[in-house]
Formats: sequence, C-alpha cells, structure tokens
Amino acid sequence: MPPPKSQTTQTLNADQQAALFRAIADNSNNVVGVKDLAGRYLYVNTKYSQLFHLPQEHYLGRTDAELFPADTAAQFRANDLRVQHDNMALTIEEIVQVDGQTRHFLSVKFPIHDFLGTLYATGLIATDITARKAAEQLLWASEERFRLAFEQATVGMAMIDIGGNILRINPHGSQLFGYQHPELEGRSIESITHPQDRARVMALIRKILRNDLPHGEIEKRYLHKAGHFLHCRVAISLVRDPQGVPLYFVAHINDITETLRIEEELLRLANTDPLTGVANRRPFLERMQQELARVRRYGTPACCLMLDFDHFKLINDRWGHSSGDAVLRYFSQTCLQRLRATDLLGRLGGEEFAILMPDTALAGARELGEQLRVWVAEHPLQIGDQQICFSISLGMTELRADDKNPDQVLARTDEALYRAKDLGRNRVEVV
Ligand SMILES: Nc1nc2c(ncn2[C@@H]2O[C@H](COP(=O)(O)OP(=O)(O)OP(=O)(O)O)[C@@H](O)[C@H]2O)c(=O)[nH]1
Repeated sequence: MPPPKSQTTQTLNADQQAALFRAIADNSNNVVGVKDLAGRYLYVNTKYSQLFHLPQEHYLGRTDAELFPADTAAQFRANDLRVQHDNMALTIEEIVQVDGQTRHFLSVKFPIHDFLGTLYATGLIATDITARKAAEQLLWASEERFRLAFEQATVGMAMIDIGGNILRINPHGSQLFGYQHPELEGRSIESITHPQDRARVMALIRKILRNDLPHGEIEKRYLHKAGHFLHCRVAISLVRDPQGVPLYFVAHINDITETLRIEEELLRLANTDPLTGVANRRPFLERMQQELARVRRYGTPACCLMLDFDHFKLINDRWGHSSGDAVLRYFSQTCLQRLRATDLLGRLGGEEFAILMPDTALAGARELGEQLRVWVAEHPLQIGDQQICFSISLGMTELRADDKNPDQVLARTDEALYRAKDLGRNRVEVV
C-alpha cells in the first residue's frame, strides 16, 4: 500500500495555495512580479511595491511602459519577450534607476504555464546586487592599482608564497636578476639567494610570520642568471587574510650593488693619499688606536716608526717638484714591497711617513728600519739618465700599554726622528 499523502498538500485549496504563494513572496527579500504576455502586471510582492514607493494595486493591469522611464521599460520588455520566445528561464543583470540612483539587479525571468502547458505569463525574481557590485568594483579598482604599481614599478617586486616560492615577479625584478619575464615565477627564492645569506633571511621571515615584526628590511645577495651576485636591499611585508592567516609575502627589491661599490670607492679615496696610494693620516691613526687596544689587552708588542726624507727641499729645488713627487712614489712602492701584509705604511703629511708594525718587538722594528734606510741610500731613483740620490732619517718607539692615545705614540716617534736628524740624518733612533 502506498504511504498516505501529506495532509497539507492534500487539503490545500486554490485560495490557500494563492495565500501560501503571497506569504512566501511578500516575506522575500527579493523583488517578485508576474506579468501577462502583453506585459501587464498580474502580481508584485511587497518588496517590489516598496522599491518604487507605489502600492501593490497600482501595478496591476499596468505595463512597464506606464510605470517606468522608457529605457527601463524597454529593457524589461525585451527580456520578458526573450523568455516568451525561448520559453525558458533567463538569468540576466538589469539596471534600474531607483530614487535617482542606479541599482543593479540579478533577475531570474521565467515562463509560467497553465494546466494545459500553455504559456500565459512571465515571472520575475530579482535580487538587488548593487552593494555587491560596488564592493566588486572597489576590489577591482584596488587590484588594478596594485597591478599597475606592480607591473610598472622601477624596483623589483615579487609576491612569494609562505613556502618561499615566487608566485609573481614584476618585469623589473626579472630584468634585475637577468631572467626573461616571467621565467622566475614558480622558482624558489632560496635558489637565487646567496647560501651565506639564507639563515639571516629565514630568521627575519620567522619573526614576521610570528608577528614579532609587522614587516622587515634586509640587505642580502641574489644570484644573477649570469652567475654573479647582486647586493640588494629588500623590504618584506606579509599579506594576511581578514582572519590573520598568512597568505603571501610582498618583497620590494632594490639593487644596491653600484651604491655599495661607490661607497667603498669613496671610503677608499677618503682613506688614501692620492700621490702615493698609501693610507693617509686618518686610517693610520685608527689602526694605531686598535693596536694600542691589543697591546693593552694582550700585552703583544707593537712598534711605530716615523721617517722623513733628508733635505727633501734640496731634491725639489734641484730636480723639480714633479721629480720630488716621483721620489715619494718610488719610496712608497719599494717600502710596501718590503713590509709584511700586517704592517701599515701611512703618509702623515708632506714628506713624512710612518709604519705601524703589529706583533713586532723593538729589535725587529729596528732591523727593518735599518734595512729600509740602507736600501734607500743604495738605490737612487733613476729618471732617464739622471740618478736622484736620497736618504731617510727614522725615529721609532714601542707602543706602550699606558699610552693614552696614538698622539702620545707619535710624539715619541717624532722625538726619536728629530734626534736622528740632529745626530746627522740618514740614521735610526729609538725612544
Ligand atoms: N715634491 C714634493 N715635495 C713635497 C711634498 N710635500 C712636502 N714637500 C717638500 O718637502 C720639503 C720639506 O722641507 P723641510 O721640512 O724644510 O725639510 P727637508 O728639506 O726635508 O730637510 P730635513 O727634514 O731637515 O732633512 C719642502 O720643500 C716641501 O715643499 C710633496 O708632496 N711633493
């Protein structure tokens, strides 16, 4: 025996069914309406009547052309006729002016048939999607702004997933690393990072992921496709979803290789005597300061030697200033060849030089001074067929733990040097 039919469907009469339909339609948030084939309204729900501030009865028997501006009515009618013609439901976006504002509706229009299957009306269920469209528009605009900024940026930009793979890279970034765009997408960022920088980068990434830092900046080296490394300054930010779940990183990459090279060059120039290429006074005193600290801390010996050309004025007067310059350069090159890598030759000014000798006791320093003095005296500078003979006087001292600063050491070497000059020049004296 078949199960009994539900009580409700069994007993609903036509009036009850009509009331049921109205109850559902009037409580819907959607706009609902029914029109006959000529386009006259047979029914509108509460939402429909409220939308245009007209009572439900006002619509009945009227067409869209009688109710709405011509272009709105024409749009509605055309869509209704399509439904009638195709005899099937149509989902379409319709644009309507409501209270002077443009509203977007997602309309489902469908054919309605009588018991014999004859089409006699079209129905409408429309959802107001204006707010959603506006949100989509805003999102599109912001995505478009980001896309343009990303694509056209004159710094390298990359979106990197949480696993460290490049999701997207901009054309400038590809070019920076020597790749065709977008060849690098899908590659891991680790594969183009200098091995010695990986741990530092990971430490920063972990801090950002733990929320210890909102974003971070780091200097690191990237591997260029051609095999060399680029020094870059990278700003890294983490994009999270509204719940705070990390989505991906955005990295701004600035190539600072050239900047670092220029900085290094400027530093080198600032520390170098332009005539001879040896250290000038400033780095010499800085090194002496460091050596004094070592002497105080470890008690290792170190010596300072100061030397001055004898009667250099006569060399200039006799051979000319440029020959004097040549003597200073000749001496510097010779001296550099004879010193250990740890020794430092500096030009303190004029024709006065100094040598700092770490890990050297006075006896060793004296020996080196003597060798230099003898070598200089025995090796005149040859310019064409002219021989420029010259000699040097040297004063030296040991760095002492109680020396307060390099000036104190220099004062003693100066004293020794003047003694060497006083005692006849071309000799080494110790204080
Ligand atoms: N060619 C050249 N000469 C320099 C340079 N710097 C200093 N001098 C010269 O070195 C000479 C130093 O002269 P003085 O200080 O009188 O000493 P000196 O003639 O070497 O005599 P003593 O030091 O007493 O042996 C001066 O004539 C300076 O012009 C330089 O860069 N190039």
